[in-house]
Amino acid sequence: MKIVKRDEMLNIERFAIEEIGISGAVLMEIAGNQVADEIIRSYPDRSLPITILVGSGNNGGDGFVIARRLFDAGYNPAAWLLVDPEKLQGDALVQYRIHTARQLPLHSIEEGLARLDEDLASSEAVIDAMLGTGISGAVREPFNHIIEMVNGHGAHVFAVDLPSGLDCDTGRVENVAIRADETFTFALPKRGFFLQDGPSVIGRLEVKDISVPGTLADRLGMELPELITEQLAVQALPGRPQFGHKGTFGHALVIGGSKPFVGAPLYSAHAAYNTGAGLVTLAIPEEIYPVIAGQNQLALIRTLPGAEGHFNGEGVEADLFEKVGAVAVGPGLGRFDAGEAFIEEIMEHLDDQPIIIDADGLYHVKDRLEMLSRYRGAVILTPHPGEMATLTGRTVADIEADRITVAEDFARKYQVHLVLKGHRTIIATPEGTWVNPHGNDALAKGGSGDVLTGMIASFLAQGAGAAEAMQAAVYVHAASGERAAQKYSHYGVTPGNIIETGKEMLKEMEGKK
Ligand SMILES: NC(=O)C1=CN([C@@H]2O[C@H](COP(=O)(O)OP(=O)(O)OC[C@H]3O[C@@H](n4cnc5c(N)ncnc54)[C@H](O)[C@@H]3O)[C@@H](O)[C@H]2O)[C@@H](O)CC1
Ligand SMILES: [K+]
Repeated sequence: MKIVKRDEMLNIERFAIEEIGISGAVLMEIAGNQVADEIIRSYPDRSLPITILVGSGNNGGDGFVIARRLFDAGYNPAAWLLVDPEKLQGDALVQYRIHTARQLPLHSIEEGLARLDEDLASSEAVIDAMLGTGISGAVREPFNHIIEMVNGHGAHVFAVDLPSGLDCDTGRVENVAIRADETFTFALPKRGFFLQDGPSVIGRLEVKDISVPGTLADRLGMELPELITEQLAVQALPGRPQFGHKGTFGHALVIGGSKPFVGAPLYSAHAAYNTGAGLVTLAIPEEIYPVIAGQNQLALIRTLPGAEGHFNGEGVEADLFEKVGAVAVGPGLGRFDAGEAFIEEIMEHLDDQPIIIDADGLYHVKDRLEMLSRYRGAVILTPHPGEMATLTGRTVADIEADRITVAEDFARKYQVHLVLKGHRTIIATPEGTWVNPHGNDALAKGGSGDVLTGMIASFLAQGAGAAEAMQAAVYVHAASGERAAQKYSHYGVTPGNIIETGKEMLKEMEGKK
C-alpha cells in the first residue's frame, strides 16, 4: 500500500473525480459510511452517548454523513457544527443541507464551549471530523480548546481521515492534536502518520476503501513510498526448496565483536541461523575467542588477529569469503585505528556479494562513502538516527524531521540500500522506499539491531534480493517485538526473545507463502 502527501492525495482524488467521473459528494458519502459502519460494529448498543465534532471543510462534510448514518441506524449522537454554517462550501455544504433537510438534530457552537464540554464529558465515543488533510499552520480557536477538551476526557476517540491538528505531510503537531484511539483514513495512508508526532497520535490505523484505489497513483505515474505489510514481507521472504541442502540456503559471514561487545556478533549469528541461513561463520578478534566459543553452538568461528580487544586490521584473506553469500560487518566491532582500512580490505576481497554495514562499521565508512558507491554488489547500511547523523553530517533533529526524504536522498546519492532505524523504520533503496508501521519500544535495546542485521544477512544468503531481504527482516524483527511484548511485557523483551518470537512469525508467514 502506497503512502501519500496531501498534494498527492488531492491529485489522486481529482483524477477520480474529473477523469473517472465519481463525484466528490459520492466519495464523501462512501467515506462517511465506512466510518459509521465501524462505529456500529464497535458499539452495537444504540443508547451509547456519542459526540460528533464537525469542522468547516470536507472533513466536516464526512462528519455530517457519519452523523446522518448513525441517526438512521438508531443512535442519537450529539452532532456539533463548530463553525458558522455560512462558511460551509462545496460538498460539506451539500451534506449540511441534507442534514438540515432531514431535520436531524444539530448543535451550534453558539451554544458555547461549556455546553459542548458537558456532551464530551458524558460521551463514550467522540468522532473527530474537525480537520483533515486541509489543515494549515497551528490549530486556531475554537478548535484548539475543543481538542484539549476531547483529550482531557476519557472517551474513545475515532479520528476521521486524520487526527485534527496533525500535519498530513510532516507528522508535526504544531500546537495541539487529537489523541485518537483509532484513525480511519481514506484511500491511502498519509505520510505524516509515520513521521515525528504522527505515530503517537493516530492510535490504531485502518485504511478505508472509498473507491479511490491506490492503482490510480500508478496510472498517474506517481512514485510513492510503500507500507511494509505482512503480505509484502511474505512475498519478500526467500523460498525454501523442499530438497535443499545447507549449501542451498547460503552461507552468511558475520564480522564483528570486540572485548567490550561480545554479545553483538553472537546475536547476529544466532538470528541468521534461526531465520534459515544454511551456514553462519562468525569472524571475531582472537582475544575474545574463549568467551564466544563458550556461548555459541551454532556458528563456525574464525579468529582474526587483534590488538587491545579489537581487530588489528590484519588477517583479511580470500579464504574467509569462500562460498559466502552475504557479509555483515559491524556488530560489536567497536572503533579502532585500522577500522577504515579493514572494511576497505573486506570489500576488495568480495566479488559482488551483498554486504551489510552496521554499528561501528558505519563509523568506519563515514569518510569513504564513494567506496560504497563503487562497489559492484548491494551495500546495505543500517544506521539508527545518531549513526545517520554521523554519516550525513546533519543533526539527529534534522534527520527525524523528515526521515523519509533524508533516507531517500542518501540512498540515491550514494547508490546504497539504507535501513534507517527508529520509530517507524524507513527502507530506502535507489529503486524505491518502504515504511515499516510495526515495532515498539521493546525493540529499543542493545542487541536488537544486531538481531536485525543477522536476519537481513540470513535472507540475503538464502537468495533474496537486497530490498526483499531488508523488507522481510524489518517486518519479522518489528512484528516479533510486538508479539514478544505481549508475552514478556514491553519492559522484559530481550534480543533473544526477538529471535525466538521471530520463529513464530516465520511459521505464520511460511504458511501464507
Ligand atoms: N477531496 C475529496 O474528494 C475527499 C475528501 N474527503 C475529506 O476531506 C478532507 C479534506 O478536506 P478539506 O480540503 O476541505 O480540508 P479540511 O476539512 O481538512 O480542513 C479545511 C478547513 O479547515 C480550516 N482550517 C485550516 N487550517 C486550520 C487551522 N490551523 N485551524 C483551524 N481551522 C483550519 C480551513 O479554513 C477549512 O475550512 C479529508 O481529510 C477527508 O476527510 C473525504 O470526504 C473523501 C473525499
Ligand atoms: K479529523
